[in-house]
Amino acid sequence: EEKFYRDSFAEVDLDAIHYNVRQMRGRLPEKTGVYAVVKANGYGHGDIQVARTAIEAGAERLAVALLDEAFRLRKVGITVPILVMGYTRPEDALLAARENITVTVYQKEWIERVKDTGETPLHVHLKLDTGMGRIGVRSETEMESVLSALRSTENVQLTGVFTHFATADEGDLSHYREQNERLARLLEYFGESWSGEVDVHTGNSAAGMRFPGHMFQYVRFGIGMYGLYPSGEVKEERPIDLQPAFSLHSTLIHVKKLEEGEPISYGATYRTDQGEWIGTVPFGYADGWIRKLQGMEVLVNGKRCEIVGRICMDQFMVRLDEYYPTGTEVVLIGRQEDEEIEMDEVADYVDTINYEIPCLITGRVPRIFKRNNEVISTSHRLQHPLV
Ligand SMILES: Cc1ncc(COP(=O)(O)O)c(CNc2conc2O)c1O
Repeated sequence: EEKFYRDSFAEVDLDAIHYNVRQMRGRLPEKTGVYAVVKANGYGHGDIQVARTAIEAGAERLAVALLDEAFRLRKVGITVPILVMGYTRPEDALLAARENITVTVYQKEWIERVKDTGETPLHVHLKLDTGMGRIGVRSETEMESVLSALRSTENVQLTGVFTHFATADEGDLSHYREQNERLARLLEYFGESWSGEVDVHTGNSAAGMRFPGHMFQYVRFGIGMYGLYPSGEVKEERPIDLQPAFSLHSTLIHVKKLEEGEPISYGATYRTDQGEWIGTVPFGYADGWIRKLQGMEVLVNGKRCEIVGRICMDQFMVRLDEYYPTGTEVVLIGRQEDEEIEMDEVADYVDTINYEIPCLITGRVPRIFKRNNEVISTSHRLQHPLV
C-alpha cells in the first residue's frame, strides 16, 4: 500500500473499466477484437492497472503512443501484443523487436534505415493517412514504395494496416465517408500483395460504437473504455452504456468566516460579501487544476461551491454555503450525495474536450485503484521520483 501525505487523490474505478470493455465487446461482431488504448498513462487513469483490467475484460491487445509506454507495460510482465501507434526511431526498432512490440511504419526511408537490424523479426503495421493529416501513407505510389521496401527485407514483417478517423464522432459524416472511400482504394491496391495475412483496423471509440459492423479486425478503444463519450453527438446517441472511471477528491484544510470586502488570493481579484464562509482546498495548477478553472464549482456536502479568487500552484479557495469543519471531503470530479460534476462539465468550462482533463492531472496526484469498492493499489509519482 503506497502511502501519500496529502488528502488529494484521483480514484480510478476498475469495475467501470471492465464494464466499459464488456459493453464495447458486446456491441462488436465476433470477428472484431479490441485494442485497449492505454497511451498517456491510460489517459491519465493509470496505464498498468487499466491494461490489466481491460485484458481481463476481454481486450486482446494494447495500443500506446510511444515505445517508452510499451516498455513500461512489458516491464511489469504484460505479454499481450502491444502496438506503438506513433513514431518510433529506426535505431530503436531492434529493441522493440526483442520485446515483441509492434511498431508503425509509413515511410520507405524508415524501413531502409531499420532494415539492417539483426535476428529477431520486427512486426510492423502500415499506417494509412486517409484524411487525418497526421502520419501515414496517402497515395498508391507512396504505398507501392513502402511495400516494395518491405518486400525486400526479411526481418521486417508486415502484420497489420490501419487508419485513424478525424470525424467519426461528429454529426456530419461526409468526411468519415470520404476517409472510408480512400481506405477502400488503398486496401484494394494493397490486397494483391498480402490479402488475409494482415490485420486491418480503422476505428476509434466513436466508429466502434456507431458502426460496429464496419470495423474489420480490431477497434482501438480509448475514450469509451474510460467511461467517457467522444463527443456530444455520440453521448446523445448513447450507442452503448458507459460508466465513468475517474473521480477527483480533496478536502477542506482551512475554513473561515470573513467580513465584507475581504480579498481572496493573488491579485485580490475576489472580495467577500459580509459573513461569507471561505474554504481552502489543497489542490492547485501544479496538480493540473489549471487557473482557467477559477469560477468552476466543486462539491462540498453535496452542494455546488464556486472556486473564488485565483487558483494557486497548490491550493484554491471556495465559497461555502455554511460552516464545515476542516477535513470535510471535497469532490472536484464525480458524485457526492445526489450531486455530480462530470468530466464533460469541467472540459466545457475550460473550452476543451473530456480527453484532456484526466491527462492534465499531474503525477503529483496519487491514483487510488478500486475493484469491488475496495482499494487494491495506489500509484504515486512522488513515491518513484522520475528524476
Ligand atoms: C491512432 C489512434 N487510434 C485510436 C485512438 C483512440 O481514440 P478514442 O480515444 O477516441 O477511442 C487514438 C486516440 N488519439 C487521441 C485522442 O485524443 N487525441 C488523440 O490524438 C489514436 O490516436
